[in-house]
Amino acid sequence: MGKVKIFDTTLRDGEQSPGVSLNIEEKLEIAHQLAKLNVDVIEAGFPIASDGDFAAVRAIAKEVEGPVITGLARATKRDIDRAWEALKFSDKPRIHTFIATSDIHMEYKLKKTPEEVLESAVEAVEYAKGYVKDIEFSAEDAFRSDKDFLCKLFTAVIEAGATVINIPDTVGYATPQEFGKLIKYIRENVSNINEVTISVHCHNDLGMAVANSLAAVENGAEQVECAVNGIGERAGNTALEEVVMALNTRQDYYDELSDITLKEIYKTSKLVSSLTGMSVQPNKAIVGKNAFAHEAGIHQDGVIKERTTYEIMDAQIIGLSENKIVLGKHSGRHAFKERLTELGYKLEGENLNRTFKRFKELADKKKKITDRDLEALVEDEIHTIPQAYELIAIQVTNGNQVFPTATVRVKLNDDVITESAYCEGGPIDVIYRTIDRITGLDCNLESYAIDAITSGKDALGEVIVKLKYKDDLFIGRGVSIDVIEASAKAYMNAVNKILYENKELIESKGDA
Ligand SMILES: CC(=O)SCCNC(=O)CCNC(=O)[C@H](O)C(C)(C)COP(=O)(O)OP(=O)(O)OC[C@H]1O[C@@H](n2cnc3c(N)ncnc32)[C@H](O)[C@@H]1OP(=O)(O)O
Ligand SMILES: CC(C)C(=O)C(=O)O
Repeated sequence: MGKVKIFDTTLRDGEQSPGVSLNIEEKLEIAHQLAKLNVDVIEAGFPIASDGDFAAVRAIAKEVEGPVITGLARATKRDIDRAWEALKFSDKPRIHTFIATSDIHMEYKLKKTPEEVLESAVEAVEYAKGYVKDIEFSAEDAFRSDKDFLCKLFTAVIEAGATVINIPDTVGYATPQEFGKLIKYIRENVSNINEVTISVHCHNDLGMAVANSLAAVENGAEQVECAVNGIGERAGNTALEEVVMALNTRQDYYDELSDITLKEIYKTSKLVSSLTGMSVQPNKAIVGKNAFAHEAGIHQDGVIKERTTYEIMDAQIIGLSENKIVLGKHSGRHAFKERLTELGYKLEGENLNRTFKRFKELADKKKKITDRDLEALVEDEIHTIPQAYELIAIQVTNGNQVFPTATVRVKLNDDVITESAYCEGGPIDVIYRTIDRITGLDCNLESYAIDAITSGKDALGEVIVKLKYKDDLFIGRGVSIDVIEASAKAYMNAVNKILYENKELIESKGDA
């Protein structure tokens, strides 16, 4: 059985998804989870892109052990210097440098001849090699590049010291057969190819990123670049969970496996979705909420008689589990903690007490507490940044003949209690305007999304909002059985993130 290396680019290409912006703490949390998932490589960011990205790559390089840590750099000395400054703290650093090789990119974007591009690629690899042994070189838009130029360039960068050559389908144009053929062609026409790892990086513009990556594996690719939940630029990247589970479920066909710890897949997907604010579509393969659900009677009958009649994978393999202990309003802290541990969460002290209190409140309102309810509560708890404002109470009156009115009471810095009210707008709008009136922040609601996390009339609702403050987007998440409360919590969560990133705002409030 061969081994396919999993190169995770959730924190670099994944973060290039429009509207996604992760802060250092969030990136670190995802990176730690990726290490638990046992990916081979974490692409932690693009250090030259911003001071924040640089700091996140450096923090991950310092803290996260296990996987190789890499960061992206254009084929320039400045980018490579900056990447190395961040990566040098890792015990397994890799510099990932790239340049585009298709005629269209070389002519219009780079304004360079093929000879100049080849020279820049070789110089970049040689320069990066001065810092570290492990160098990945990517030929951006490789699929639309002239095959023979590509082979000539790969031969040259391998001679210059590249250890991994990456073949991207940058714009998601390839079909599986064609992409497989390209990998075979490169294997057969790059004389020194056996000295390096062959990697692929596919985009999903035509919905074929996973199929193309697997076709590449069939033709000799040894590393697949992917992102959790398939997030990334435009229609996204190859979905990590889909490639990994295809290899696992169809070992008989591929004869290749990854080293991924499968039972961490579901949890990683939830974490990424919650921190990026990008919901997973219900019918998404592997991690969508319908992926293991059966609605049709004939299917339900089949599954009850024998699970494998309609399930090709066991949900428990990816970390989705059945309730063994039924948790409800009569459950105690031990059973609660035990169940959380089984689900892979370690909550102690104050965090445990607060979550337990919320669990009891929920159990009073909801008959059956499912694992998904628990996950929602815990995620709400562990992803909270320091709360400058704490929501104490909200009251909204609404009806088809009255103006909605909201009253909101908050506590500032564990101390001052402020209350305000507002009338006019929709029932959610009035809450948000009331909160704005209290905080005095001039921010814009860019998007609002609501979803039921669990099923039934008493389902937990999850609200995700994106607030724009100055030029930055802040994602807030709130969970409650009451969607009005979930909406208020999500907004407050985003406001607290704004204050956390702009500490001077809160200091001036404290002084006042
Ligand atoms: C396919 C991919 O996913 S590649 C990664 C894409 N990711 C990103 O772009 C996210 C991060 N990017 C950024 O923050 C910014 O674009 C930066 C900091 C990298 C550069 O910003 P700016 O200096 O303002 O340049 P801008 O982005 O407008 O243009 C890119 C420049 O890099 C050049 N360039 C692009 N790719 C490369 C490369 N691989 N090697 C060398 N130069 C390159 C372009 O030709 C252009 O040069 P020009 O200014 O001489 O015309
Ligand atoms: C830089 C490379 C790997 C890339 O992201 C792409 O080509 O899509």
